[in-house]
Amino acid sequence: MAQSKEQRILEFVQENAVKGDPQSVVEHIDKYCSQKEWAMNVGDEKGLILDKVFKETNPTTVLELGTYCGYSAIRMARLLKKGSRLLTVEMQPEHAAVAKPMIEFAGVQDKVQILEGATETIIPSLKTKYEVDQVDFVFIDHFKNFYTSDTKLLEKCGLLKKGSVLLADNVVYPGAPDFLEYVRTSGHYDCTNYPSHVEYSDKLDAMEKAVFKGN
Ligand SMILES: O=C(NCCCCCn1ccnc1)c1cc(-c2ccc(F)cc2)cc(O)c1O
Ligand SMILES: [Mg+2]
Repeated sequence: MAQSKEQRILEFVQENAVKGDPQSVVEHIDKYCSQKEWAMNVGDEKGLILDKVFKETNPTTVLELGTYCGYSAIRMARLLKKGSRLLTVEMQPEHAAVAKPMIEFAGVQDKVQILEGATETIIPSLKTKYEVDQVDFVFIDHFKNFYTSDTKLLEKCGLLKKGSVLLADNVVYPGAPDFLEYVRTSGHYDCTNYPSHVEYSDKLDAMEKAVFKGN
């Protein structure tokens, strides 16, 4: 079986980054994906926005929709306070198969749990199967046409509390227009737009923060 791009990224990290050092893993993924092969990690520019919003929130329970190679999970886990946890959902087995060793190499496996499957089936099981009460921070970075339905599902399942922060990647490119429309007009969120660029590119993109105002 020929090696995938995602497997090449993992190999580059394992051979060049410092084992157990999440910052080193993040830097080496960015180095490979900016110099060798583009890949859809949130990247260094939008990653700084993620860091800033994450630190402001200081979350205890974090949910990520869309793991890919584990870049943003590792980026967030490196900032997680003791006793906190991050659950990340990945639908594509070949991506989860790379993210798992990537997260282990970074040494954050005790804080991060990869849930394999579709968000629409996993979200309703978070309270019962994964002992989640509510989530403080949700990083949304999966199929762009699922952002809105999964946001509504999080509300319906009672997983959001007053002050829960949603941060969505790619609201300009590839784009999530219906998500922007929903969070900005529903009356349930206070929204902030963070203009940026597509990872490792000069194409315009943005992230949107939506703070839940409570039911
Ligand atoms: O499609 C993206 N992400 C979803 C991947 C599949 C998620 C699977 N999954 C996980 C859980 N449930 C479903 C994405 C794409 C681009 C991009 C940018 C420019 C370009 F020319 C082409 C593409 C940039 C991103 O930052 C992205 O995030
Ligand atoms: Mg993205």
